[in-house]
Amino acid sequence: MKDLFEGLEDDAFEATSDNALGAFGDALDTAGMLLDLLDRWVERGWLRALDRALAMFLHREVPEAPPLLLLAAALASHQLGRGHVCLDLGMTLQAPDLALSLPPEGDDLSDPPPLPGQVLANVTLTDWRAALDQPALVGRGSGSTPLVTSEIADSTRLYLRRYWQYEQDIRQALAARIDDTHEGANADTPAAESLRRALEALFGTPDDQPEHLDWQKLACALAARSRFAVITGGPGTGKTTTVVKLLALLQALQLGHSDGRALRIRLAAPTGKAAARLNESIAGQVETLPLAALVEQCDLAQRVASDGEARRSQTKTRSLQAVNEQLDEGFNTASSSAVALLIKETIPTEVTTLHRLLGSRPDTRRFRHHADNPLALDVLVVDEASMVDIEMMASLLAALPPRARLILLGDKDQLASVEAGAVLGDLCQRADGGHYRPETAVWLQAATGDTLPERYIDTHGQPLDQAIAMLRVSHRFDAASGIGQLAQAVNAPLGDNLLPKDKRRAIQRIFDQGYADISRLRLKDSDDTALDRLVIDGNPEGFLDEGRGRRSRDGVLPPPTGYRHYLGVMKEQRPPPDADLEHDRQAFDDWARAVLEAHGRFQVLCALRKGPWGVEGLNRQIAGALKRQGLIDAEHGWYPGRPVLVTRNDYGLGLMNGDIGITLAQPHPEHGWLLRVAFPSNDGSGRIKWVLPSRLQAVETVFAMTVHKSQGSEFTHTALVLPDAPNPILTRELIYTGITRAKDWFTLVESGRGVLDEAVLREVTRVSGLGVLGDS
Ligand SMILES: Nc1ncnc2c1ncn2[C@@H]1O[C@H](COP(=O)(O)OP(=O)(O)OP(=O)(O)O)[C@@H](O)[C@H]1O
Repeated sequence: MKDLFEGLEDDAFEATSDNALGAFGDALDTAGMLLDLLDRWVERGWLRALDRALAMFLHREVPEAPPLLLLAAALASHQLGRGHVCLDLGMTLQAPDLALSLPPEGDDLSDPPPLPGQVLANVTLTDWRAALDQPALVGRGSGSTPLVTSEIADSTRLYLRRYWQYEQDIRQALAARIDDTHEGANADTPAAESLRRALEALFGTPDDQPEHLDWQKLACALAARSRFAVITGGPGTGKTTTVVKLLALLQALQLGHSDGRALRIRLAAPTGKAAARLNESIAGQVETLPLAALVEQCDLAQRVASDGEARRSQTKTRSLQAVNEQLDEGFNTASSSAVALLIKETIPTEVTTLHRLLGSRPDTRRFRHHADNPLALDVLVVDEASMVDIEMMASLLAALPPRARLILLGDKDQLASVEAGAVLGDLCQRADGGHYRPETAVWLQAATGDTLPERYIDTHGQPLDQAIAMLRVSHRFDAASGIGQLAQAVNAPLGDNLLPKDKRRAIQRIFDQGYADISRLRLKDSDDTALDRLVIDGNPEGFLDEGRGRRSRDGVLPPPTGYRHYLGVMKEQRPPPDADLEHDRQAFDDWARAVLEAHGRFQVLCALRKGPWGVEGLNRQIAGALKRQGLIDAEHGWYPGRPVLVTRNDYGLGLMNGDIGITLAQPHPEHGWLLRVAFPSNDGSGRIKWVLPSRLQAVETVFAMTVHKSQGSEFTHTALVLPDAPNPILTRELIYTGITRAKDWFTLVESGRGVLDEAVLREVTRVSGLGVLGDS
């Protein structure tokens, strides 16, 4: 039987029940009654039509398949839409109602159909396992059944085959990369001695900082040792700084080899916005690399000069060849600075999206690059890897040449992708504890001169643990930063050492301490105008002393703002009325850049889409408040100052899901004014793309955006608005992600009591088999 999910989307809505009775007193009696119940769930928005269509499809294929199997299949399919790659039957029996999308926002609860808890009340795990014993539909491994089960200690996981296959492919691809390192047999692993000298050049000698373990240096060493590495850490822990040094290190070691063709390095991120951010920071970091010291420590000038000719002939790609040609002089005279320049030039500062890297094609999930047409690269760095879903990760690994290195960067505690799978989170489940094997610790000592404390060493460490490095010190948020303290307190996992009441108190204490960069706004009711004041002016009075004692990354801490700021820039910096885009392009681009930059200074985030506290309600409320102030004229759909978010990749226009643009009015000889939307080009060039509103197929107003959509972005001042009642969507990860979008200022807006308290205690558990990867 083929991969059935492919065609289901199309006929999901046409699938009808073959039993029209509608009486589902005991929904598990017959397939017809079960399908009727699924219909009711779909009507309520508790289940997707697609999930119900899968159950129908299986029923048609094998009419005798028991209703319990059909129910399991529909629920497994439903989990995919909620980010889980499979259905854990044991967990579902413990809390059956969590398997549906409850509570639906804005649903009226009159005449509710039975919930999974009622339907499954008398079902045991043994019953459910027995119902899945249908070899035509459910397999236990490779084969062609549409469903696959995987047995774990005390439960069973049910997968749709395609997702089971993704997980298998990822496990195998990563294990193959990790195994070499684990056995110490990887030909790519540099000798500890050469590594040590290079690391000293990049980080200084160990004696420089005897009191601190330099996790960034350890991360470089671990990543240099393996063809697969993860560098995880919270905001500002130096992931970018570390990876830039790592790339210089790898390039230097490569150039020191006798066949030292320069490495072909590529940088990528899941969204255009994330790519643009990395673009911005990486270029600056490359400039600060201590390359002269690196070249000297590795004796590179000598070695590169001795076989410059051979190296040039082996250089494959055009751009590298151009670099080498430019450096003819350098090779011949063995100039250190020429070799340093070579290293610098071969670290790319251009970051692409994963879709572009893999070559996405319209109307198909398949990419241009795959196992038979692999990517032409030696090292791939993927930033914001927490946003990479299981399907994308499987595609990426398939397209990666076997000898290429893959380095994932990201914050393991952030929300996972909206799509199924939480690959980075799964891989990093044990990152806090280190779990480095004694032989890894010995190697690290030789390569870095640093001694790992006992608590990070584990004789039972898994191969995967050896490839993961966690950065533990934030260089952006120190002890004086409320944002850093709050993020840490929210992120702290519950356990024996942290009870729920202690966690709640710790968070309260942080607000009570009066940090200069965080504020809390408690709204009395939905008519409270404090929210309007916040979104217009940024609520400066809510903060102490405008950031006393703190400085931003750029040196000067700007005051917190609201949306008045960018709308003011839009009016004040507009080119004169007689300017036109064709002749004064530069002036218009400068204006758009200034408006976009000012817009990035403030952003309202929220958790939900619907309801007064969701994106839709808040967008309406904020637009209303700005209109009352005369800041916008929102009579029509499009108006100057309307900020929009792209919600679907548009390759024709070169716009990516997550890109933000601002609508601006340009003088026009015939119409007087013409609206165009200005988008940053996201390629590091600083160019502006001007797009007619009519050409934008999938955009929405973005005075408020969901925390999910904000991933990979940062805003100088971020306001997180919580709804007035608890909701399962609100989790520790969501609140943490919302807080860490703030660069300098953070405001928490609460419209109801106790919502934050409940949210920070709810942790996402995404079920998958990747966490034990490489366990031998
Ligand atoms: N070892 C260090 N010592 C001092 N400053 C550092 C160190 N490492 C990084 N920084 C500084 O801290 C800031 C954050 O670093 P970086 O951007 O590399 O972190 P990141 O983890 O990539 O951040 P993000 O959360 O944006 O992904 C930068 O200004 C950087 O220069």
